[in-house]
Amino acid sequence: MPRSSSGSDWTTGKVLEGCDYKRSAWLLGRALVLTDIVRTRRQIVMAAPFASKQDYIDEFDAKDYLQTYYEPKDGLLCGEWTEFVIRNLHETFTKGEVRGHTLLDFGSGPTIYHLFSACEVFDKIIVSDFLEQNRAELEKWLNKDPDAFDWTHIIKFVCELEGKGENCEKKAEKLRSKVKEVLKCDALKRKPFDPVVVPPVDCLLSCLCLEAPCKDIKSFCEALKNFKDLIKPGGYLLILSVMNATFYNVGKKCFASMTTKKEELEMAFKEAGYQIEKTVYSPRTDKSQLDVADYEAQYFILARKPK
Ligand SMILES: C[S@@+](CC[C@H](N)C(=O)[O-])C[C@H]1O[C@@H](n2cnc3c(N)ncnc32)[C@H](O)[C@@H]1O
Repeated sequence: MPRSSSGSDWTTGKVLEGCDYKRSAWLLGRALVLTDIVRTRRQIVMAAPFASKQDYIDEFDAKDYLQTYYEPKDGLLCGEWTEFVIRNLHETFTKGEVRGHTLLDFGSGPTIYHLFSACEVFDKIIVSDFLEQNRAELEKWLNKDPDAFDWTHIIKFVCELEGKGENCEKKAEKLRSKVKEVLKCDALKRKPFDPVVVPPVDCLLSCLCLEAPCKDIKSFCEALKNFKDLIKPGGYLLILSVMNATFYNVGKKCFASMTTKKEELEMAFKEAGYQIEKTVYSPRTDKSQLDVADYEAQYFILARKPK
């Protein structure tokens, strides 16, 4: 006699029927194996030295990064993370006072997904990254190189959110026309753009960057202090990133990530001399690729440099 349906799938809450039990058991088994893999990897990463600048230069592959994290179908950050960033920035730039002449994006990597709302309210955008291979990817997108990453899925999402019926090509052109410089930056330097002098900007934005070079909260706080000379008095600092991460993979390379908690993050902003204007924290609900990157939550912090 077939088993009657009762009970629910712990992953979805759906009522189970017949062979759904097999699938549920398989999912449970897979989750347990994944938890073990993640636990082991966390232990290895935490015992290993933090990734150095040279590790980044030698082993961070821009194409692997884009494919692993931003491919429309299965990119790990494509979905929950990109929505979190785009929605929060859309709200910040459309409803708030955060606007002005120049926005400086610090540690852009090979990406521009977070700049489509900003290009509506700033005249000039500067993008930057520590790595030449990432800056080369940025240049490709700006120059419409056929080998550039295709961000259409992101642009569509932003245009729908803005609801003005703008088409993707026009939106992409708008951002291209606002990006005036692609600079090299180093978060661990007292003057992160040295020898280039960047006049203080209205807003400094940084997504998923500082947890890569900063090995602990002390170093993170130092980087925030160094940003202060880059921001006008009364200007804004916007940091969006992930919490409680220990690693993220790029291709076969596993990079360590600074592990942070909400309380110490906010303390670091205050200690660096900023006023916190708004915070948003959101837990990671999509746990499908924990073995690729193990962060547990996302954060958005809008702070202001005192006048
Ligand atoms: C996880 S990626 C984030 C890239 C991108 N902002 C994003 O949102 O996907 C980390 C970035 O930190 C950059 N990075 C590594 N060391 C750095 C340093 N010393 N100063 C500034 N950026 C650094 C890497 O080049 C890389 O682009």
